[in-house]
Amino acid sequence: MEKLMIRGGRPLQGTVQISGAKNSAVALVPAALLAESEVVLDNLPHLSDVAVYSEILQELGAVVKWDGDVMRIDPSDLQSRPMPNGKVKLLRASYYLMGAMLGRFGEATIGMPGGCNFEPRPIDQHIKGFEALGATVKNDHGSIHISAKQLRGAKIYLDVVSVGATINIMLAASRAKGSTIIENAAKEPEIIDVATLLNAMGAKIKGAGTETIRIEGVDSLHGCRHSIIPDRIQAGTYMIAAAATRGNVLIDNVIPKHMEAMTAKLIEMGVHVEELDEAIRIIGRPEYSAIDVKALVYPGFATDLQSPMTSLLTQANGVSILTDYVYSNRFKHVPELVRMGANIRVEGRSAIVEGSRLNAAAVRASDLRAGAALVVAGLTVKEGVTEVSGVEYIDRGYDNLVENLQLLGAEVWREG
Ligand SMILES: CC(=O)N[C@H]1[C@@H](OP(=O)(O)OP(=O)(O)OC[C@H]2O[C@@H](n3ccc(=O)[nH]c3=O)[C@H](O)[C@@H]2O)O[C@H](CO)[C@@H](O)[C@@H]1O
Ligand SMILES: C=C(OP(=O)(O)O)C(=O)O
Repeated sequence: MEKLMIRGGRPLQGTVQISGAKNSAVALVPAALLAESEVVLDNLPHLSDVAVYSEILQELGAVVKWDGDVMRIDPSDLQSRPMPNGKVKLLRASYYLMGAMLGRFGEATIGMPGGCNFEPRPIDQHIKGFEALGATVKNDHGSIHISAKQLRGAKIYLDVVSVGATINIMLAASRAKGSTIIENAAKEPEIIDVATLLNAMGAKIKGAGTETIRIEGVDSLHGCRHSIIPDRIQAGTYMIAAAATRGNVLIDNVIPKHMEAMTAKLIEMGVHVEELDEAIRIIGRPEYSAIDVKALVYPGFATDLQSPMTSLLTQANGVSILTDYVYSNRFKHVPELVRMGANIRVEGRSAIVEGSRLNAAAVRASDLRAGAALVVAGLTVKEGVTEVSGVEYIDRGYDNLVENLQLLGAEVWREG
């Protein structure tokens, strides 16, 4: 199995370009299936999740051409086929095929999604939304069959603020008869990105990015061209890595507004942060203060940055507390960081981190952001080589990670 090898201890220096957002891309690609002509997506990241999606779309009869960071999807000859297993198990966001196929064909049969299962991740709010739109949902040995003679607009209150459920309901409701209102909707920038694409395809969606989204169903959707927003989680990870190595890095192609919670926390611990129009410069300092971080839904501090932030806080003086209010047990990186000499204990939904010096070790990423945490930790180690296995998880979310880190002066390579 492939490993990432890291000889740390060098401050990262230079400029890193942030690619398009994974969590937008994995929703925009299936959203394109609702169109009856070609959709062109620009600024698409090179990630294993996107590659798997492209294969799934072709199995369904769409014509997909992927050249550089542009993907052309022509779903004119798309067919409604069951997808009980196989590739849908490889990524979490395959659940968007439910909303997209339901909107396009009035039916979808699909296995439960895979991806990073750091804790049980239910989809009851997605199902509740489809049922509210008039669909019948049956679970047949782990495969979900959803069908509706006619989707009808409805008022849906989400019991839990869910990114996936908000987008899935938008996808299906775009083709329902009448109006849908989603209350207590998630407000992440990726939701606005999906609504922007759907509106360019002819949908009528208002309020994306607020807690109330209104969707007026339309009879058909057409092709268009759309550029994906920058990946705020990737950007945040490089901000953290730059600070952790006491480097000086320009993180380019970001929307600084999306980074506000991250920026505020870095400033609070003593990192020098400069916000530019579409870039952020991070200048590390020799000493950092311990801080408390609460991971929340957007615009709060992103849960996807909680694990790499844990690694950074091992470099601060004193005791920091990170509490994750989105996932109750997203701490699989902690035992691995402890193997590297970190002093961290988990109490309920909090990690309590005491500043300490990390050592090189062989560690395993059990999910995407746990992997990012281990890479950040490895970059801070002053002697020896840190070996990170579970690279397949890291490749789900970081476009060109090794090349980018090498350009910033890190000694990082793949082996095996
Ligand atoms: C592909 C994608 O965009 N993934 C992101 C998306 O995941 P995803 O969309 O799966 O996450 P959600 O926003 O749905 O989950 C938020 C919380 O709600 C709970 N929940 C969710 C749905 C549901 O039907 N029932 C329920 O109880 C989850 O267990 C979790 O505790 O948002 C998460 C939270 O920002 C991020 O960590 C993921 O990177
Ligand atoms: C949890 C994540 O992704 P997914 O929902 O695709 O598993 C993530 O990006 O950190």
